Amino acid sequence: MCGIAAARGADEVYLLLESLQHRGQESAGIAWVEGDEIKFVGGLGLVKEAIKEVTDKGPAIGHVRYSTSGGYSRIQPVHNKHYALAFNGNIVNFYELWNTDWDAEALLMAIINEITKGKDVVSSVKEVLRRVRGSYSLLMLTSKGQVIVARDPKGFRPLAFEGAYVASETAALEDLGKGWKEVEANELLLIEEGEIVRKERISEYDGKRAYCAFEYVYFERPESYFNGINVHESRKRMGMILAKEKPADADVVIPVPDSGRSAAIGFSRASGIPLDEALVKNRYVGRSFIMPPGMREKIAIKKYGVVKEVVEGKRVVVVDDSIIRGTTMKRIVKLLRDKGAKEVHVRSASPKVRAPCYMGIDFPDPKELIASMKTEEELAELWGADSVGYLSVEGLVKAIGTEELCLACFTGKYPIRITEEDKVRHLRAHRS
Ligand SMILES: O=P(O)(O)OC[C@H]1O[C@H](OP(=O)(O)OP(=O)(O)O)[C@H](O)[C@@H]1O
Ligand SMILES: NC(=O)CC[C@H](N)C(=O)O
Ligand code: SF4
Ligand SMILES: [Mg+2]
Repeated sequence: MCGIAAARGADEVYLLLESLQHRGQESAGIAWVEGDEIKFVGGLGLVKEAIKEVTDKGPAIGHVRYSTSGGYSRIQPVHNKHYALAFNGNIVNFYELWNTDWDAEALLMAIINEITKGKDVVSSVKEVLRRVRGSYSLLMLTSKGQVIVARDPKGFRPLAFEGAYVASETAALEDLGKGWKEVEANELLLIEEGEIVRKERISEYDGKRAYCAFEYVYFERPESYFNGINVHESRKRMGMILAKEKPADADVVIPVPDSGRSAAIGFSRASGIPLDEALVKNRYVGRSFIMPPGMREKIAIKKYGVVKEVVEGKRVVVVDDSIIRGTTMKRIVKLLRDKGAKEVHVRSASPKVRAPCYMGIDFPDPKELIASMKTEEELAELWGADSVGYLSVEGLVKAIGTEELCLACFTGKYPIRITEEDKVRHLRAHRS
């Protein structure tokens, strides 16, 4: 998914990146202006592992990465001496922009190519963004100290700002003691010397937006607002509607921490079944969904412990925000059974994830999506659960409270054109 941030100093970007860590754990980097050059620090791993030392020099932009293109070991901001770019999203036609296997590099190189033809930076950015199919919330820094902020015309990914401070999520700006306003879809801002000096539309398109529904379901921090809607409240509504659509006769509702908590509260409220915490997530493991393959399975084993007293002899409803590959839920049902749960009813507060995402989330291959292959009954059998139930797509839309959503991973209907070549290239670039 990735988190991006801009601030007047690299030290403040560091703080913003720590607040956005949940959006990307593979690598982190910061680029800033020193003299008349761009400087960079970054590495693999979490922010604290990747960036050992940072001063207050700026202006600066930064990035925490969860890759969808270009493999796992790349680091953003991608940069040269005079330009740096940090972006969240995925460009499906990156190969039409530049000869590379990484969409972030394709964007930067195509923009620099326009600049070398004699255009100014803002026009060059706009020119390239108009050719792009995909999603982006991006920041570009120049060695002259300008910061360009842009959010794609459909608004897939979040982005908020106050003055020269920009972050993927509103909660990160609040952590820094800032207020915020969301960057609008199709909006470009130019920041110079800490002030917004230009505000423009990027493309002619000003139609229906396609805000990523999965930002509400899983990605964002509960305190954040996405398109004016609070994430925690939307998840609670998902849980409430789920309780009506897929009720269960049970004694206790158990949340799957962390991101299943809000929906479990909603499920408990709407069903009248008491909520209790039985699953204890190891606070040092991080988010397993955004880890590279291989690590997810290892992590699943040590991710949760169970409070026996809460589940022994009980009929349990276990509520998670989403089930993607099923690694987490398989493990949880086993743990609950081992601790003596009498019945286990699995509920997902989002619909079945069946189709790959080409707009910035790593569900590349339908064969990895467990719901694309199995019915609820087959899943119950596979996991040893008594029942399995998912929220409907209509229920999700109602819970979020807007129709201007991308729902493609649930429905297979994409809000942008995706060609067969895009699909092949995406898969290849992702695994490179
Ligand atoms: O079906 P799977 O492929 O196992 O993926 C789904 C799980 O992964 C996510 O949790 P994660 O641990 O990433 O983060 P969280 O602590 O924010 O819930 C999500 O909330 C589900 O629990
Ligand atoms: N999840 C994202 O936003 C990824 C950004 C970009 N596609 C990359 O892989 O570097
Ligand atoms: S396909 Fe799913 S994850 Fe991707 S942008 Fe659309 S709603 Fe978000
Ligand atoms: Mg989870």
